[in-house]
Amino acid sequence: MIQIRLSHPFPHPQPSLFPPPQQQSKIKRSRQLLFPPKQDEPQDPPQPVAAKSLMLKPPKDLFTVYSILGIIKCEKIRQYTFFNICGIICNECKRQEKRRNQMKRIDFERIFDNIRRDQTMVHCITNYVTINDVANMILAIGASPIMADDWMEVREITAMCDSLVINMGTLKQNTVRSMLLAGKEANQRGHLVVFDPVGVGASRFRKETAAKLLKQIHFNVIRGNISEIKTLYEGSDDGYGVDAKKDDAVTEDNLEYVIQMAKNMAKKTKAVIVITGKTDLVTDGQQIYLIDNGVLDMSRITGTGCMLDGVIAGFIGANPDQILEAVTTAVSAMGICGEYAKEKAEGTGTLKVHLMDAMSNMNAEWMERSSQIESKC
Ligand SMILES: Nc1ncnc2c1ncn2[C@@H]1O[C@H](COP(=O)(O)OP(=O)(O)OP(=O)(O)O)[C@@H](O)[C@H]1O
Ligand SMILES: Cc1ncsc1CCO
Repeated sequence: MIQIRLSHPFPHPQPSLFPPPQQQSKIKRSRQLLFPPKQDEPQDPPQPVAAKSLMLKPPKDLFTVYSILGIIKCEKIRQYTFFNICGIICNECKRQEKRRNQMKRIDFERIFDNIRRDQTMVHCITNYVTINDVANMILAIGASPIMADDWMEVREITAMCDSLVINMGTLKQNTVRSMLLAGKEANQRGHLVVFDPVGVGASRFRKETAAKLLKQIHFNVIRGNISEIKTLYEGSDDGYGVDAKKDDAVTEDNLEYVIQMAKNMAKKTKAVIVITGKTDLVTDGQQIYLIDNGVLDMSRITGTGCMLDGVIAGFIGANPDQILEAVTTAVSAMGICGEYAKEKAEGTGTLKVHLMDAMSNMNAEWMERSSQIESKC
């Protein structure tokens, strides 16, 4: 007799990366907070987080399952196993149906039409490491980039563009002045602004600049990896570079904390907060989207985050009336491009080329087919 054991679908809980609340408050007290909570400000209670969906693709034909189970000789065990599998498949079908329904709320068609109808112009004040890739990625979505960072001209450039990216990657004193001038000009004209606090935990200069920019400019979107967003929120000063620290990785155990952090930050800054990584998170403080597109290799080439800043700016510049949805679409699109590129690439060099190829062919139909977006309130 063959025994079939159905393994438990959910992984064992992992130890939390974040200390419990009492310890956290001790750590926070010793830090200078960029967004200190007001005494009387109600903090959102933690929301329950749904368990990660079981990665099981329901087979189209249950008869196939039954006939495979034919190898089990005992009728009772065969039936028992079959009904268990049916149960799992049903739950997965329900989950997939729910996901599809939730996704219907984002009108990908309209978002892509808007980008490709008008030539959206994006002004970037960005770093010299990835500037060329950012410009090409903006072209790939059908928008038009202009990279300009001298304070003598940034106000004029911003004035004629639909959106602006401020990326702190290779910060210089002169560009800080340009960032402030451009950001204020964009705010006055109602143009949309994306902020990427690259490596904000790496130096005092970066941290002070981020605080100054956040004080003087209203950003519509703030995007960073988990370490960058945590530094902005908690004011932590444990040095790290432009990549996320391994210890900060978002897991099922700390997801609730990260969601709360992002929501609080969105409310305080009135910006859509985007935290990228294995699972991307997008929130305006109320609605939250968790995006499961993308591949690990995207973090092995520099600038996928910077490229995403440009893509987000293009999407919101063309869709100012649906910023949250446009940002979510941009983030998911980037992940889908990564998945495609991973299939085609022979290494990290060609990964970048395929990433760009994919973005230039991205459309609503591909989004419908491949996006993994879960929405919560
Ligand atoms: N482990 C991962 N699995 C899947 N996708 C990932 C992973 N890490 C990063 N990504 C994807 O890579 C892109 C960039 O995210 P990341 O968090 O690496 O940005 P970043 O650190 O700001 O990048 P950079 O500074 O190099 O521009 C996003 O689209 C994200 O979804
Ligand atoms: C590697 C690097 N250093 C400063 S900016 C940058 C590109 C990724 O953010």
